[in-house]
Amino acid sequence: MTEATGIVGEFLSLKADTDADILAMQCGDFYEFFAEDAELVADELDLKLSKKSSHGSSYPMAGVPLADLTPYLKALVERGYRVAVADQYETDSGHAREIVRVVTPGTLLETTDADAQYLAAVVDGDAVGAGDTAYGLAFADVTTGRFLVADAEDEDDALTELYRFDPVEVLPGPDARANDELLSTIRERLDATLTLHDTEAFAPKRADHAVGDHFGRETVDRLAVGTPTIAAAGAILEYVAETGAGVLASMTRIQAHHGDDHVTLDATTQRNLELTETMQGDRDGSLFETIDHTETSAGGRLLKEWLQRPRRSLEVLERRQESVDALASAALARDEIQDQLGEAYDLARLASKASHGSADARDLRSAAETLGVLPALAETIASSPDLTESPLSEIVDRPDREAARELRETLAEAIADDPPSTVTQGELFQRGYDPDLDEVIDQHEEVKEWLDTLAEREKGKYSLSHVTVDRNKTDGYYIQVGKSAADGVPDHYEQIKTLKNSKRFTTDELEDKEREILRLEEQRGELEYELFEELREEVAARAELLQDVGRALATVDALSSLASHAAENRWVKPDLHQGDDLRLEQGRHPVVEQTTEFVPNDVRMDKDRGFLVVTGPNMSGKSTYMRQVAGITLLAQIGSFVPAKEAEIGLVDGIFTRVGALDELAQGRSTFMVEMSELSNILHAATEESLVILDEVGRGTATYDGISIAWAATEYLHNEVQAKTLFATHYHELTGLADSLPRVANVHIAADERDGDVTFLRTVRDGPTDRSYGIHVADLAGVPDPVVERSRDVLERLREEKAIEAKGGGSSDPVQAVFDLGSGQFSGAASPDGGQSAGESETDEGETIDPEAKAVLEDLETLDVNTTPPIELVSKVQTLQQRLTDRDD
Ligand SMILES: Nc1ncnc2c1ncn2[C@@H]1O[C@H](COP(=O)(O)OP(=O)(O)OP(=O)(O)O)[C@@H](O)[C@H]1O
Repeated sequence: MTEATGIVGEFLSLKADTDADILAMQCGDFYEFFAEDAELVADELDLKLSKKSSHGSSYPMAGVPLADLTPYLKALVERGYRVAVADQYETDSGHAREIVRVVTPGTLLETTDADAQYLAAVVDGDAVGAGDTAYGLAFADVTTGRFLVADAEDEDDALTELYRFDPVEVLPGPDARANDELLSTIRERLDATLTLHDTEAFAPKRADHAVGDHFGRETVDRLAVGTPTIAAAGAILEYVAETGAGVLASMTRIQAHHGDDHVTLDATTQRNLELTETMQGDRDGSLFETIDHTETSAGGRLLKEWLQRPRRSLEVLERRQESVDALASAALARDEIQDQLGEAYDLARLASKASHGSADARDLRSAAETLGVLPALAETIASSPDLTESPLSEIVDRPDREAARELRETLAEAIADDPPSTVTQGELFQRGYDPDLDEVIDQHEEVKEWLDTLAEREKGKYSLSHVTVDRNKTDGYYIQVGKSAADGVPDHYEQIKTLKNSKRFTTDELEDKEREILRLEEQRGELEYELFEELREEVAARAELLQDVGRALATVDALSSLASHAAENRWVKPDLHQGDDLRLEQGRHPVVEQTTEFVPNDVRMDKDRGFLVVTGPNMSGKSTYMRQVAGITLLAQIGSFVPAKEAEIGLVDGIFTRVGALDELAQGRSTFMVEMSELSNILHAATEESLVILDEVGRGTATYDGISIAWAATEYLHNEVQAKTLFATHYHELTGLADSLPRVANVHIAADERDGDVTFLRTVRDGPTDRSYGIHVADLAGVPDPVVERSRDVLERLREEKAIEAKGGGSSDPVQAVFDLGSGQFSGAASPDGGQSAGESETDEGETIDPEAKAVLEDLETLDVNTTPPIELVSKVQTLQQRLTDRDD
């Protein structure tokens, strides 16, 4: 193919210069896409594809009108594409074009989603020769100006932070981008766009300069974060600047996020606890959706942030509790506060839009109204006896109230009551804002008035009926006279058009006025735009103030939401402390209680009872019980009330869960492999102060292996880690651990069995159980009757023998050795044909036995069941079994 020239050539050469996925290039009144980009865009956005010829070749082409680019851009970026936008400008010899912006998922400003939209950078310490900080992370939300940095100890820690912030776009640093595992986790589990930004931007010195220049040297030093973290922050600043989002000015503050201040919630746990979405990926049914009654999107974002980053400081939590408590008891004041918040607009987002230059007059009007919500809230709080003594008074006093009042007045006096959404056509300002503008407005209004009353005047003057005065694009201003009256128009009327039922005329005077009004409109539009830009810049310069007020409103909103939920659902204030004790009286699951007649349950854990083995039938509520403990602990650590009659909760430093893998198979890891790596993470990361929830560890493999692993993990958690642990299992053998491990206690979920019918009581009782009623559940689930019946037979036999046995293919006789779990004894295998072969010996009962089996039996005899550790015992038995199996082959 010959090289394209002309417009297509220009497009292709601009495209070659950008690493964006798609280029939108302005051609007059349209943004056009060519070649592959056109096909992709046509496909994604259902645009019509046409052809453009260039140098004998034909190229696919698609386009959107200039004014419509934003929604298309947004749709493409939300699908994960990075789109470069090239604008056209005049040159001496015609037109030229250049890329003015690259819009990416992490730099999209036009979002309508209330969620935070983080752009993240992750830097591997090795890449920047850092000392002890293994990974550095930075997170920026261009839509609100939030900028946070965090050190991470290792890759897992880095992933935990990434998961916490849930970024839409990630910039991996030079080394991190070679770490395939890290990248695939980011891509698949976070569903984030990966952008390989210029490695130079991550260079420590350059990054340090960029961060120091932007936020101030002292601030950066005070952050006390590692070199990789500064490298990540610098790369983000450079990237945001380079993509041309123009929002750097709204990033007024950099904050360090210290993992130590927060409860560790690893990626798996965040998912397992269904904090923001269910395991199936739905928002509905998540903990956040359940407790969120915020009035504003900023309040919703903050509440979500609290859930994803629960706190460890007793002081912080007790302050939040105080506010929630006060708001929960002051129902009327709370209603008033929520009504007032209903009027609030997203101030942090507005600050970014003002910095970017995309805020319109309506935005500024809303900003003024929202600034007015702060004093209104302060007043409500001050006049409520319950609230005035609470930390809420301090929260609304934190922003610079005087500066906020001034800005509000400036805006309220400036912007018209109901301004248009365009900023170039005037009518944005109130009278009295600017004397020059007032003069233009007066003249403009005068001519408008003249035009508005012209029809009436003409009617009276020339006794005409059916006269109207109007304007359109082709005819400009005209006098329209109904056909019947058209013959009676005066001589100076000049006809310009004949319509079916009327005629259109103009006059010299009307033409003069038309010229005048057009001139005045233009003048007014230009002057107002100029004044508006000044005002918008003034607002952008107050970004920090807007963010502060926004934060205060969001905090009151999030606290009121917690209070409403607590009041409406009979939640109580938990008694928080730094000790080990966890006591819940009549605790409930925060989400399940919404949809079910929930049976409350008690929980009691303390120093001497730190490990609960939870047994009970399938479907009885083991998982729910354990999740309830985790959910309640988590809620307590955001300062919320909890679903219980009474609660005493020792603060934890982390919550770790292992509850079953859903979506990892695609990543080439088996269910069991996932189960084990999650277990491994927990055993490494949990501490004495953590809460660990294990649901069915070891289920994904052969029973012996499963029991052995569960057994050993219990011992390790109990003896070494000493974390507060709840472990649900169907391996009833594990209930025996309570006899030898002092802190282990058994609880079970009761079920009632009568005449073959099982009723789930959902009540937790002390002590173990040994029934699973799995067959009952299989029956409920509609497994065919013959299978259910046969399972019952098999179960009966197994119970009689208290043994685990394997069945041979097609034969009903056991072909493998049988290990009696009850007695710890091993009984010999039956041979399918029952025949005796050479070398076999005969037992006392006249059965025959071959030499290898004899040797196995002898070895078995010497095995001391009482002193051999369980894992070793199981492994020895496996070896013996294997020898018997090999002998059969
Ligand atoms: N306390 C309770 N009150 C009312 N309903 C409950 C309660 N606990 C659990 N349930 C309901 O019982 C069902 C089974 O609960 P869950 O999944 O916790 O059982 P499980 O014992 O973990 O089951 P399995 O062993 O089969 O995994 C769920 O639908 C849950 O909503």
